[in-house]
Amino acid sequence: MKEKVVEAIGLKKSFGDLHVLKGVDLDLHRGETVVILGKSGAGKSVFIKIMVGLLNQDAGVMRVLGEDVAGLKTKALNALRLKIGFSFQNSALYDSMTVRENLEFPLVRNVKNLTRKEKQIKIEEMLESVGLPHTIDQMPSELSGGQKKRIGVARTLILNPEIMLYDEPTAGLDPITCMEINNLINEVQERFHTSSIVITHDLTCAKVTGDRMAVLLDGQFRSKGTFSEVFAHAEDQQVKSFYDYNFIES
Ligand SMILES: Nc1ncnc2c1ncn2[C@@H]1O[C@H](COP(=O)(O)OP(=O)(O)OP(=O)(O)O)[C@@H](O)[C@H]1O
Repeated sequence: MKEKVVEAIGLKKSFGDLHVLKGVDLDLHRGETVVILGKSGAGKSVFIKIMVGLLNQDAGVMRVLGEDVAGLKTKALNALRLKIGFSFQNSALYDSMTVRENLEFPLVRNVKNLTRKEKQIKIEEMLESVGLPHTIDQMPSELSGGQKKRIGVARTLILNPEIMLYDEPTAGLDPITCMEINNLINEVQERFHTSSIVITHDLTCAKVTGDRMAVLLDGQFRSKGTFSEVFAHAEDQQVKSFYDYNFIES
């Protein structure tokens, strides 16, 4: 059995009377991609926030790379966060910086003693790996939505994260660009041996990138398994309606 890089056990989180997570379990094994599906407000972000120590759970355990996140002091938590790359929905590039400067920024902040040349090589290597070496001196405003996403991924990868979190990676993109981003997620996995969690409403993205799915409904991971295990014979109406909506069946 492969090492668990994320292990959530009996995780509960409420905000007042709103019981968002009602005791959820989820494992992410080294090298795999788990897709978290669930309607808006289901608690996907809450789960991720607990994972990176931005929220504390009310009960249960969240272990990431062997560390009990809730028990970590600030320094250890910051060190753990550096091993987790977060690819945001809006790619979160700095508009006033060139692509090169955007990629340099995390290096300057987090990696000591890199020479100018070493930084340059890393930046070029990352741009190469997302297929956009020619954009190095461009501004984000000159890039397409898909290109911005790729640069966002490159900027995240530059710190060699062990775990990648992709939040709605294909939201707002046309179908062809969606497919390019899905392929990129898979390429990153192969090339950098990362383990990934993808949050999406897009079942094509889920099917193409995910080794396993976890469907969060009513505070529980209601259905877990491969894409076909979850959707081929879904009896749960809510799980089924996810599939029907995405693939226009009824
Ligand atoms: N800090 C907070 N204080 C109070 N309520 C919160 C807080 N964070 C999240 N919630 C509530 O918890 C619920 C789950 O929110 P969450 O952001 O995890 O949903 P989500 O599944 O990520 O949705 P979406 O797909 O729209 O991003 C929502 O009802 C939200 O209002």
